[in-house]
Amino acid sequence: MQGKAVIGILALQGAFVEHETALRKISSQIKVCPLLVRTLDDLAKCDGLIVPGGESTTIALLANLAGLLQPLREFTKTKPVWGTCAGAILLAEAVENPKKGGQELLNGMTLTVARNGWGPQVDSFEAPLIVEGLQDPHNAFTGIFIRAPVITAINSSPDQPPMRVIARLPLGVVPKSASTPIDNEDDPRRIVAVQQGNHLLTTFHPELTKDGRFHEYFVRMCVVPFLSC
Ligand SMILES: NC(=O)CC[C@H](N)C(=O)O
Repeated sequence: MQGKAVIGILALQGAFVEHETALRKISSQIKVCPLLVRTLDDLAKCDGLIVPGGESTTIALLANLAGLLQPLREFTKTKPVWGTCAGAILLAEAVENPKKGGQELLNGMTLTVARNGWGPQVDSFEAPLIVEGLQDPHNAFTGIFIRAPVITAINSSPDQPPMRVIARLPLGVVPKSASTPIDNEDDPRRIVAVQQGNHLLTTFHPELTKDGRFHEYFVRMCVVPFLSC
């Protein structure tokens, strides 16, 4: 890569335009070129890929129809991929409660999620998150959770890079909609942002804020793989 990073955004359904807008606002020494990905040719141009929030079953269905599902899995094996919300579900290796008919996954990170883990749309909430590795890390990042998945297990895998938890929900703001109370510091449901090798997962929507620090973080991952490991 010579001073230019092509960051793809899977543009089949969901909040892909918001990611594109956020990437366009990044000022860095590297020229960031966002690319909406709908075809194999688009995917082949990307140095990294964002899988946006939306509806995970619909995104998987449309990817399958576009002949992109298997190529996306291959891409995920070697390239940086960031999944937000529905995209986080797709990036996981297992879903506890798939929709009837099943859920295709990209199998990029060794963790298990539960869809809609904090309840329906009306239980959407915001939480101040301290995120390790962001610029100005003591300045909380506003996590916006909309029918967000919950991480229910981090699965060990000796042949995969270590799982690095970079943000947890503060205990005080765990939503009332949690199926059982979260009073244990180590409850995996508190984990809301995690990096494993060149994969990044956020169960919330950084693209819906004006704060570009997560997009900068991912661009850094694409430019210098494993920089922040
Ligand atoms: N905001 C979102 O991306 C919601 C994700 C949605 N609940 C799903 O299962 O795909």
